[in-house]
Amino acid sequence: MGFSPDITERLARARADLRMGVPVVLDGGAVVLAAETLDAVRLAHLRGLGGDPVLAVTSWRAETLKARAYDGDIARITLPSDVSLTWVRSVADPADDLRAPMKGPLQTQRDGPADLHRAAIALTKAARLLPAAVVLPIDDATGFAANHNLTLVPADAAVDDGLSPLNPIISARLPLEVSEAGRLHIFRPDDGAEEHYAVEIGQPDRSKPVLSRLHSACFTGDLLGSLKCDCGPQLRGALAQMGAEGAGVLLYLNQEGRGIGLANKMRAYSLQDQGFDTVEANHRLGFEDDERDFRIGAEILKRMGFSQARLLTNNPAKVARMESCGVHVTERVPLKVGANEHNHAYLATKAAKSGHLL
Ligand SMILES: Nc1nc2c(ncn2[C@@H]2O[C@H](COP(=O)(O)OP(=O)(O)OP(=O)(O)O)[C@@H](O)[C@H]2O)c(=O)[nH]1
Ligand SMILES: [Zn+2]
Repeated sequence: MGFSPDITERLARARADLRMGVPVVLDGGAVVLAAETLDAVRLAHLRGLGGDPVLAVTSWRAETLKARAYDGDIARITLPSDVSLTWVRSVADPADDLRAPMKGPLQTQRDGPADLHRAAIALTKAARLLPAAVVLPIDDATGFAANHNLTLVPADAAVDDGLSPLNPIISARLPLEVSEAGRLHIFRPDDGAEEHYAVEIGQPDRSKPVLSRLHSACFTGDLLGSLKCDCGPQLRGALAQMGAEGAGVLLYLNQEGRGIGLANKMRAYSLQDQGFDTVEANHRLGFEDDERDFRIGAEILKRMGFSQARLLTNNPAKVARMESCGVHVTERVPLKVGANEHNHAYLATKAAKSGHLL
């Protein structure tokens, strides 16, 4: 191999390519373009290649579009022969669903395997783009990638659900308002994805359950003081409790928007302005209601030497995921701060649909 990128590194390249609008090639025999970043020049080129391209979307998006999802979790929508960029965008992006509801009837494919399409959607999600991809089957994937200087990735690696190893990079003293004995640790995954942080307060005893919080990044709540959610007060409340007890670990996981990225979260907010709740908005975009990977939090805690936690959360799913990843949660410590008139419906929806405890 020498200097050549391995599969994990090629996948990281593929995500970056899709974000820029550059196609990628799946070695099972398909060229993939993210619907969100597709441009007119590449769409024209794709049409010139002939063949039978489809727009792959998730079954959530298909449901909103009233398109049949024959492949279970995804649907393969046939591209019209005169397909335009506007058509691709409007099928992939729910922004104008209410203003321009008549997209259909949409034809979906039911014959043949959908593995490559599933891999294409996984790549767009991992790239934090809208989960929709134009997929064109091709015969000679290796030759096609070489001719066009495109990144070639194995389709099965794109859907592989393994957790990338997280490497501790550096930690340094960080005196905080809540405690002068603060320390910030940086963890970097092998797969080129986002780094995650651990804020250690005091010197927690590794042989006892540590007061901890798995906090998912929320730029709007944590930094801007948004009233649409309760993240900012939860972040500060958790740190304050750790400061008061003199010990704790807050994991700051860069899984913005429950794992869909900030741009998609803002798309969800725009849909919420149209009357959809937080769960419905995710679904209309084509996402699950929660796309986070809590194994990351468990892994970091274990790497830091902890096997038991007192977890600050109102979300029983977090407790269950920690347990299944080998961190014993001896106590769930409620974190009820930050309710206001703007986030009342948001918190009620999380309780009614996502199992949060009020
Ligand atoms: N997709 C989406 N994400 C949101 C929305 N509002 C907040 N978020 C994100 O939701 C996440 C909130 O994470 P947490 O507070 O750690 O988790 P939680 O599931 O609410 O559980 P708790 O531990 O009880 O707070 C953050 O990543 C926010 O960016 C929304 O309306 N849509
Ligand atoms: Zn928030």
